[in-house]
Formats: sequence, structure tokens, C-alpha cells
Amino acid sequence: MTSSSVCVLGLGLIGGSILRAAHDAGRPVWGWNRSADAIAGAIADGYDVGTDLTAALSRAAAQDALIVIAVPMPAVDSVLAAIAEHAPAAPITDVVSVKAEVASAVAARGLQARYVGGHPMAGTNQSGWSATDPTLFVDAVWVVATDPGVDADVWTRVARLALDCGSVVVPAESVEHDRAVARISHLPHLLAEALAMVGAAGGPLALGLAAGSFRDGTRVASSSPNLVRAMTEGNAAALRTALDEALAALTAAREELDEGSTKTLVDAGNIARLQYEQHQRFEITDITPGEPGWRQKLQDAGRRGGVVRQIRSASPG
Ligand SMILES: NC(=O)c1ccc[n+]([C@@H]2O[C@H](COP(=O)([O-])OP(=O)(O)OC[C@H]3O[C@@H](n4cnc5c(N)ncnc54)[C@H](O)[C@@H]3O)[C@@H](O)[C@H]2O)c1
Ligand SMILES: O=C(O)C(=O)C[C@]1(C(=O)O)C=C[C@@H](O)C=C1
Repeated sequence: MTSSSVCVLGLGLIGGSILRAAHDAGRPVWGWNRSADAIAGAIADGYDVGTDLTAALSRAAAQDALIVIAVPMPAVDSVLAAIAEHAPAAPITDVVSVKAEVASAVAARGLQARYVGGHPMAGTNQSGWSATDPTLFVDAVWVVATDPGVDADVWTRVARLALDCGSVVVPAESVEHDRAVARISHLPHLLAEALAMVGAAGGPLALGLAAGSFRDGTRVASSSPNLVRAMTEGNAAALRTALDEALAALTAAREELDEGSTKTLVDAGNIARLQYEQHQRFEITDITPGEPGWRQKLQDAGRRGGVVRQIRSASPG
């Protein structure tokens, strides 16, 4: 029988929130963090966490637990090296904001057979255990990768974890995911940084007048710089395309402003925002992981706005 145990590596905002949500869902779950100081709160609250990576992974190997990598991209390879040594057959997922880069690192360690990438589209501008929230993923979207060669059992287990955390699952191939998040996450982070800079350059009067538009538009500029750099630099090709589109729109607006109007950008942006507000999802109900053509069918449905809310499969994990 497939185990429902979960081993979370990295207990910051995302990993810690997954640990807490999985615990609340009744899963056997334990976690590892490189330093004890950072997880003093988790230890005080009695969570099954520690700083011995070998012990956490040996336990995952013994229990066939799903390993969740929840560290920043620059730390992923050292964690993969430890997995390759201590739990090479365990199912693995991750939560890193860029997917193709992780998939390559996993393949370089020979771990691709039991790996399915993931990305919960939820977070805050806070970091660390103290920011964790077991409800962080409720009603969020959680991408579960449908790359060629994906194992149906591991895919199901990753999707079940996402559902147990309260999310809906969007099936998507890593490269398509990366192109999409360049537009709706990585570009917004860079724009927020630019907006914050321009506002602050206005000095005390500008900052003193800042209200909703500045606050909302710059919120993610207070995210950890290391995390923002890892996700923007790790998705450079797709981000360049999105950034070029944004720069072209702003340059055109700048030129139109010389004629006294901002109409083109304002009207187009208003319609685009409405498209986001009116975006409809539909539930994928008729595809069972493992059936012939399941991967392609799920991926096509995800591309059209399909989400998985429950898994049809005999596997309980
Ligand atoms: N913050 C978000 O909104 C968000 C959302 C979805 C996914 N993610 C992804 O989740 C992952 C974790 O992000 P987070 O927001 O939880 O960050 P965080 O800073 O809150 O936590 C990062 C964790 O990784 C550990 N860590 C950092 N460097 C390490 C290293 N060199 N070796 C071992 N452990 C190390 C830290 O101790 C900490 O436990 C990142 O890959 C990020 O891209 C973040
Ligand atoms: O809400 C926020 O603070 C976030 O930045 C969350 C956010 C995003 O929406 O861009 C950030 C990074 C992710 O990988 C996923 C989600």
C-alpha cells in the first residue's frame, strides 16, 4: 500500500505551512531545516522536526514518504544530492517557483523517475517559520507537473497532498508553467521593485502621500530579495519575453502621453484586468491518472482552465 507520510525539507513560509496543513489533514509528517534557531517555534509547538537531514531522509526511505523540497532554488541541488544518497527510491516533489530548472537538476542526479514538480500559487511577502499558516493554501491553485515520463502514482500522491492542503490542482508541463508564471508572478515582482524605487525617489512628500495604489502595487517588493532573484533569474528566457511586452506597452504609453493621452494603455489594461476577474475554471472529472493518454489529457485540460478537485484512482497515498 502507498504511504500517506510526508517529509518536508525546508521549513520556511511554504515548507512550514505545508507541514502544518498536512499535519492538520491527519498525515504523518516530519520536517527538516538546516538550522534549529529558525524553527524554534515549530519545536516548541511539538512538531516532528529536526536538523538531521540523513535521519529525515532515512525515515522517508523506510516509510516510502513523499519528500517535499521547500528550499530556495540555490539550495535544491545539495538537498537532491542527499536524497540520491539516502532515499533514492522515494517519491519527490518540490515547491520551487520555477519548474524546468528543478526538473533539470533532478535529472542530473538521476532522480527523475520518482519526481513530479509542484508549485503552490500562494504565498506572502514574509519568510520563515514565524510566517507559516496552515490555511495558506486553502482555495489556492497548486500546479502539479505533467512532464513527459511522469509517473501516475507519484503524480497522484503530489496532487493528493495539494488537495489535502485545501488547494485545487492545475496540471501543466514545466515549460508552459514557467512561461505563464513569468507573466503573472515574476514580471509583477520586477514591476513592484521598479514602482517602489520610483515612488521612494519622490522623497518624503511622495512617500507620505502613498496610499492604496502604491501599497498594493509594491507589496511584493518587500519579499526576500534572495527568493525574488532566484525565481526571476531562474526563469530568464520567459521573463525576458514578458518584460519586453511590458516595456513595449510602457514605451507606447510614453509616446502617446506626448500627444496628451494615455488612452491606449489604460483601455487595454482595463479590459485585460476584466479578463482576469472573469476567468472561469472548470473541474476535470473524467481523467484517471494512469489511464491511457492521461498525462496529455490532463495537460490539455489544464491549458483550457481545468482544475482537479478530487482524484479518481485506487491509490490511497
Ligand atoms: N514565498 C512565496 O510566496 C512562495 C510561493 C510559492 C513557492 N515558493 C518557493 O518556495 C521555496 C521556499 O520559499 P519560502 O517562501 O518558504 O522561503 P523562506 O525563506 O520562508 O524559507 C526558506 C527555507 O529554506 C531554508 N534554506 C535557505 N537556504 C538554504 C540552504 N542553502 N540550504 C538549506 N536550506 C536552506 C531556510 O532555512 C528556510 O527554511 C522557494 O523555492 C520559493 O521559490 C515561494
Ligand atoms: O502573494 C505574494 O506575496 C506572492 O508573491 C506569492 C507568489 C506570487 O503570486 O507571485 C510569489 C511567488 C510564487 O512562487 C507564488 C506566489
